[in-house]
Amino acid sequence: MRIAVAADSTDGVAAVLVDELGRRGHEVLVHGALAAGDRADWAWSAEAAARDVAAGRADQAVVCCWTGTGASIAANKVAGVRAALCADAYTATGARRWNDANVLALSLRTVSEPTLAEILDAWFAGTPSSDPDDAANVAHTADI
Ligand SMILES: O=C(CO)[C@H](O)[C@H](O)COP(=O)(O)O
Repeated sequence: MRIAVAADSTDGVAAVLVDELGRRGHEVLVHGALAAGDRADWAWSAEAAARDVAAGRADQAVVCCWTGTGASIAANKVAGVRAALCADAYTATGARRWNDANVLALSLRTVSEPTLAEILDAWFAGTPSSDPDDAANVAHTADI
């Protein structure tokens, strides 16, 4: 898959995230501090990755900041994006299954390397539910 990755700093698991995605065979498009150096603004960097998904330049994105919260808020403002802030594998599985999430938001600072690997395993193993109720909920989020 082609994955857009944005981070506002190179703290924590930023470098490991990019390496891990490449190791898993994904093509990685980097934004923010991953492209421009040590620091970037979280709203702009997450927006850039989210817009890659919305425009079809990327299949999915991973957006990061220290907490993951700002990056998830920014990404979710882009039409067609469903960003999920995940701190564990269960949430990542649910985000793909029940929310058809197409952007993974992560904290650079609170997610450990082992937990990051678990989250990525769950995220990429996940597929959207075929339950019509789930599809209706997801569709409604575009109309809110
Ligand atoms: O977690 C974040 C936003 O949710 C940011 O990473 C944190 O606020 C630091 O950003 P800055 O260095 O621009 O103040």
